[in-house]
Amino acid sequence: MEISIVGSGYVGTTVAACFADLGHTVMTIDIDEQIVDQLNHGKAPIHEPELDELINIYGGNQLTATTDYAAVRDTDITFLALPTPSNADGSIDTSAIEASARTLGEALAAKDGSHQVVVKSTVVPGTTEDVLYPLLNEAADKETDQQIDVAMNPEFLSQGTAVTDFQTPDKIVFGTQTDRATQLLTDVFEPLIAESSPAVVETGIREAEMIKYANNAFLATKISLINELGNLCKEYGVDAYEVATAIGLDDRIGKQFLRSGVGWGGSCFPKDTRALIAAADEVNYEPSLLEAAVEVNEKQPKRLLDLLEKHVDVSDRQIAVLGLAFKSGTDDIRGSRAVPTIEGLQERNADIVAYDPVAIEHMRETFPDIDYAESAAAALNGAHGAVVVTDWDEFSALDAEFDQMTTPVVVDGRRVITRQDDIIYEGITW
Ligand SMILES: NC(=O)C1=CN([C@@H]2O[C@H](COP(=O)(O)OP(=O)(O)OC[C@H]3O[C@@H](n4cnc5c(N)ncnc54)[C@H](O)[C@@H]3O)[C@@H](O)[C@H]2O)C=CC1
Ligand SMILES: O=C(O)[C@H]1O[C@H](OP(=O)(O)OP(=O)(O)OC[C@H]2O[C@@H](n3ccc(=O)[nH]c3=O)[C@H](O)[C@@H]2O)[C@H](O)[C@@H](O)[C@@H]1O
Repeated sequence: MEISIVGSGYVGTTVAACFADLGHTVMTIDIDEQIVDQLNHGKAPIHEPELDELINIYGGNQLTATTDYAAVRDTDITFLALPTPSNADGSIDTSAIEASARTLGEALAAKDGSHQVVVKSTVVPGTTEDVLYPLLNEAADKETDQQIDVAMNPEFLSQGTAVTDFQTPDKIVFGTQTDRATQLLTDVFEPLIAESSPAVVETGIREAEMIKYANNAFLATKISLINELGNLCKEYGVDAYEVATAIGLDDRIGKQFLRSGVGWGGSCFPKDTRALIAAADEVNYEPSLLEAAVEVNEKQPKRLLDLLEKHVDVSDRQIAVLGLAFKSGTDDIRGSRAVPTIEGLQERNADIVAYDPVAIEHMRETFPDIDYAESAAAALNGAHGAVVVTDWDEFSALDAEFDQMTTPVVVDGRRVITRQDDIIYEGITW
């Protein structure tokens, strides 16, 4: 099939590469010329395992990129993978996706025949039907028999494992209002469904929009609950990871997302929980549990620093921050727990030396005035304390490097440090 995808960020690029790999011809559209250029030269614009290889194979041939929306006219279906960031009050800022819907509609006005537009961005219930559909339709100004169909197909991939997640999903959700839209989406995903047999959920558009938020809200709340239980475990001298392993054996609880630590970050959990809270406010519902999940999450970095200060006065002392990405496997720092951790250290007047294998350049834009080291060893050298914020595998191999610290105080926010003799070691929940 001929598919177009608007927005070539984490979702758009991954989906484009995977659709090409399924045998489709894919055209991506982005306003960023550098991204377009990179894709056409077979280079992935983001750091994501396995993506480089796919873009290298398909970029510039089966997958092409442009800044010109007119390209959608040569395709059967257009996916919108545009950002939906937070407004100051937590609600979603739909300006990018609205602007895109308008331009897309104008481009489709000159297309002969109907077209399918699928929202992949995370949007609150009602956005696709009540906001985007009217914009598209008005701009396209179509005859009734050449209508634009809208659908919603939320994305559940995680950064760091985006390609594998997309290729082997637990479920695919088709939120549609016509059989024609359901059929077209089925045709797009047919090779993937045949290959990895995910559950296919056929539902309404609002339900699909809500399923995405419910999924993320549930996972974020699950982590906050294990963090709260973990904090309590530590007070009792109990290892929260042993407890988590045991409760995870109960199928009703499940093994995943029980890693307690410094909390959840990323481009979506913080944004989506805030959006759901703001949406609840709109309908005068008080989402107490979601608010508590956010509150627990916000407290974890402070807890990390309190544990550090139990052992070392950080003022004017070198403190190593190990890990800046919001999780391992990505260079994305959006919502990273490293941000409040560094802010807290700055408030305490610490001399910060930060290290991350791939995310330093991004963090430098947020904190240009702290020091960055070229290795974990260099960050630890001479440090009076270290905090571990990201679960990079390479941190678990650290050993003799701790001997170079002035005082070997290590507060582990991710349970990745293995050596615990001759260092003063604190786990955040163990
Ligand atoms: N990052 C993730 O892991 C996941 C994100 N989502 C959702 O998917 C959506 C997209 O997220 P990301 O890919 O992370 O965003 P992103 O910020 O990485 O990429 C968005 C892209 O859209 C482009 N863009 C902005 N305005 C445009 C316009 N008017 N026309 C064409 N291109 C435009 C930007 O240049 C950028 O390349 C969001 O709603 C997000 O919540 C859903 C699941 C996973
Ligand atoms: O909507 C989205 O953008 C995506 O958000 C998350 O994916 P992602 O943010 O990429 O990464 P996760 O693996 O979910 O991790 C999120 C945060 O939770 C933390 N986490 C995760 C798991 C855990 O047990 N403990 C824990 O603290 C991670 O360190 C990270 O900071 C969801 O897992 C995806 O399904 C969803 O598509």
